[in-house]
Amino acid sequence: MPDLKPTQDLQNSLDKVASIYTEALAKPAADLLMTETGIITFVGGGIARVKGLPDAFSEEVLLFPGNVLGITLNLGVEEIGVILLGDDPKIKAGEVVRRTGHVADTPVGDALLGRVVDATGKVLDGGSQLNIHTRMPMEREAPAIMDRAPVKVPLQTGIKSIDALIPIGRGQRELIVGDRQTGKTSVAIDTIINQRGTEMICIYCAIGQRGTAVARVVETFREAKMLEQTIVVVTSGEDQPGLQYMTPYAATTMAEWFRDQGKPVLIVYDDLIRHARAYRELSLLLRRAPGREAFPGDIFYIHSRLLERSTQLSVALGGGSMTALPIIETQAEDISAYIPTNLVSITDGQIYLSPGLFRKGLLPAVDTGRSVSRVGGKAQLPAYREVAGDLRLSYSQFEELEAFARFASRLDDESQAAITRGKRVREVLKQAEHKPLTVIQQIAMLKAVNEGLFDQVELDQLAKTQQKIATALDTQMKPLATKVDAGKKLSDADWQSLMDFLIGVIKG
Ligand SMILES: Nc1ncnc2c1ncn2[C@@H]1O[C@H](COP(=O)(O)OP(=O)(O)OP(=O)(O)O)[C@@H](O)[C@H]1O
Repeated sequence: MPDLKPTQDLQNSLDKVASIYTEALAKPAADLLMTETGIITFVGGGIARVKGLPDAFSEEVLLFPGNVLGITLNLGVEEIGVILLGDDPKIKAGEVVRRTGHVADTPVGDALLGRVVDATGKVLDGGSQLNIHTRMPMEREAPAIMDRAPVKVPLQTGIKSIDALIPIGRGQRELIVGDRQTGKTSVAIDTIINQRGTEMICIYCAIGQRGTAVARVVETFREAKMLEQTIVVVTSGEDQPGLQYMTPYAATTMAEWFRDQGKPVLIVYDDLIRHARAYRELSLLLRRAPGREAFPGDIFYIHSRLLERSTQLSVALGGGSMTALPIIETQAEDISAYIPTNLVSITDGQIYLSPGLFRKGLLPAVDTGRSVSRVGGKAQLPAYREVAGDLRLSYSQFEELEAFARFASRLDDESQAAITRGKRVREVLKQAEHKPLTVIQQIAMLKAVNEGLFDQVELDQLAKTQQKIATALDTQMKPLATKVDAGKKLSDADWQSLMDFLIGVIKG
C-alpha cells in the first residue's frame, strides 16, 4: 500500500490555499456597479429621444457619449425626451446613454464671487478652476409662506427716478420691461454698482446674449470695483437651448446659498424673453402641444417657479433676502404680449422704459405713468419718503398740464409756475449711466427742486448745480447722511440745516 499521507510541502500549500479562500470569504463581497442604459433614437436641435430607460425620473441627469449631460424633460411610456446641455458630434442615434440617478446640480459657495461661469459651473473667464465641492440642485422649492417676512428694507438703486417714484425693497421682484435699446440692462447694472460697499451679493445672469455684450458688462463691474461682490452666470446665444433654459435656475441656486446664510442677494435675469424662447424651441422639438404664440402650456409655470424663489426670509431662517430684477424685452411697446403680461402678473411691479422718452434724451427713460412698485413703498427710508411723498402725483399733473399748455396761448401765473417747477423736476430726474447717487444726494436734489430752489436756475445749468451740491454734500453733511442711512426721521432742525446748505451752494 502506498503511503497516502501528504508530504509536508503539499500540506503547506493546501493550508495556504485554504487560508486564501477563508480570507476572501470573510471580506464583504464587492458591490456590483449597476447602471441602466438606454439607446438614443433621435438627436438634433439640442434635444434627444431615448428608449429603454423606464425608471428614469423627471429632471434626472443622463450621461451621453463624450460626457455630454442631458436632463430628462418628457417621460413617455416608450421613449423619454431629453434636453442636452452640451454639444458633441459623437452623439448619434444608436449610441448608449447612462442614467446617473441624480438631478442636475450646480456649484455653490464663496469661491464663485468675482467669477464668470456657466450653469454647470464651467469657468468662462479664463481663470483657475473653481475649488468648490458643494453642489446643490438647480431646481429647488421656493420657501413656504410662513418662512417669509414682509418687505421692509429698501434696496437703493442709486437712480433718482426709481428710488423716488418706484422704490424697491429687499425680497421684491421688480420687472424691468421695455423695447430693445431703451436702457434696461443699464438700469440693472447701475443697481448692482450701487451695492458696492454694502453686504449685498449680486448675481448677473445673462441668458442667450452675445459674448461681447457680456464682456462689456463684466468690464463695467470690474471698473466699478464691484466684481468681487458679483457672480456672472452666462449662456450665450450660440449655446444649446437646454443650457439657456437651465441657466436662470442654476443662478438662483447660487444666490440661494448666500440667502440661506442670512445675506441679502440681488439677482438680475437678462433677459427672460430669451429664456422663454429657448424653452419654446425645446418644447416644439419634444413635440409638446403649442399654445398661444407657439409657447407650451407650462410657460407661465417656468417663470413663476423661478421668481417665487426670491423673497425676504423670516428672522427664524436667518433673515436673508433675494431681490429679483427680471428683464423682459417687448416688441413695438406691446406690454400686453403673452410673456410680458405673464411676468407683470408674477412680479411685484414693473419699471417700464419708454422708447419715446429715450429718443427725447430723458434718460433713464423710466415712464412713471406705466411703472409701479407694489410693495417697495413701505420699504422707503423715512427721510426719503418725506421728500418723494407726492412727487409722483405732482409730476403726472405737470405732464398733463404741459400737454394742455401746448394748445393754450396764455397761461395763468399758477400754471406757469407749475410748468417751470415740473420742467426742473424732469431735469433733476435725468441721470447719466453708471453714476448712482447716495441717498443723501438724492434727498438733497429732490428737496431743492420741491422747495423751488432750482426755479431760478436755468435748465441747462441744473446738471452743473447738482454736481456742485453732490460734491459739497460729501464733505459738509456727513452726520445727516449717517442719520438718513440709519433709517431715522429727520427733525425740523435737520431739514433747516439741509435747506441752509442748499441755498449756500446754489448761491455760491
Ligand atoms: N442713463 C443713461 N444715460 C446715457 N446713456 C444711457 C443711459 N441708459 C442707457 N444708455 C445707453 O443706451 C443704450 C442702450 O442701453 P442698454 O444696452 O442698457 O439697453 P437695453 O434695453 O438693455 O438694450 P438691449 O435691447 O440691447 O438689451 C446703451 O448704449 C447705453 O449706453
